[in-house]
Amino acid sequence: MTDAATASLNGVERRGLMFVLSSPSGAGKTTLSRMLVKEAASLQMSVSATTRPMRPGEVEGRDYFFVDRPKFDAMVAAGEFLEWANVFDNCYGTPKAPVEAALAAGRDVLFDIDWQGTQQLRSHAPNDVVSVFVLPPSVQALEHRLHTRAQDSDEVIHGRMKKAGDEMSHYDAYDYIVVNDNVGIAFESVKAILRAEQLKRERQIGIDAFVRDMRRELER
Ligand SMILES: Nc1nc2c(ncn2[C@@H]2O[C@H](COP(=O)(O)OP(=O)(O)O)[C@@H](O)[C@H]2O)c(=O)[nH]1
Ligand SMILES: Nc1ncnc2c1ncn2[C@@H]1O[C@H](COP(=O)(O)OP(=O)(O)O)[C@@H](O)[C@H]1O
Repeated sequence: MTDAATASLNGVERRGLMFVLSSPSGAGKTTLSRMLVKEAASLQMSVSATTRPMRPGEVEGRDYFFVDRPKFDAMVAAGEFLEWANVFDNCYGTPKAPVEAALAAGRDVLFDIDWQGTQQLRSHAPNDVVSVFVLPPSVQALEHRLHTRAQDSDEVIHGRMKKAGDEMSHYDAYDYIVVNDNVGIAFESVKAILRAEQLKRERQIGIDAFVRDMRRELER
């Protein structure tokens, strides 16, 4: 894939980054992603394609591109995905073109993808991926959230609870862990991670020139 291009932070050129949020279903990554996109102007959400049915309240092209299995398979065959995986017996994939366009325009991209997709992204662009794993504060809270979201049948919720332990076991492949108890505090934590990663010296590729120019001016 193309390298992340550059954006400017306080006038210093920097590389865009790929910010990944993963969690067991119901822990709150969609909630945190939406809050983040609203507030961080540099961040663009990657909208995945999926074969799973649309939930009440979801919007085509905002939450997902809802496609049938033959269409999904055709997209895989055409190399249209940056990564894709099978999750809960449905297929999910990240369309490549919008991500490359966003990075080329110097924007950061936010991904709500599972551990398999995170691993694939990391292998494509190890220096550009920052990954955050979101955990619920307890099993009871997770179950309660899945029920209060009221978008899945009891059977689907039961299936997701059964798989939550497996999903959680991948926490140790992530750079950061945020326990989403109070949503405001979790949001502040995710925002702080994004900001700190944007400010990493190696991502501020214009910093050498910035400092050099100031030193020259001081020497005059
Ligand atoms: N690998 C991969 N995983 C995805 C993608 N889009 C969504 N997922 C993951 O698929 C899982 C199920 O997502 P979804 O059906 O929306 O349920 P949710 O967990 O309640 O948000 C979640 O772990 C998502 O992070 C994608 O494009 N690629
Ligand atoms: N900190 C929190 N406290 C209470 N409820 C929350 C919290 N974070 C998210 N929720 C609620 O839990 C449900 C699941 O959250 P969602 O963001 O859809 O999870 P995920 O995308 O990880 O499956 C939603 O109804 C959401 O409003």
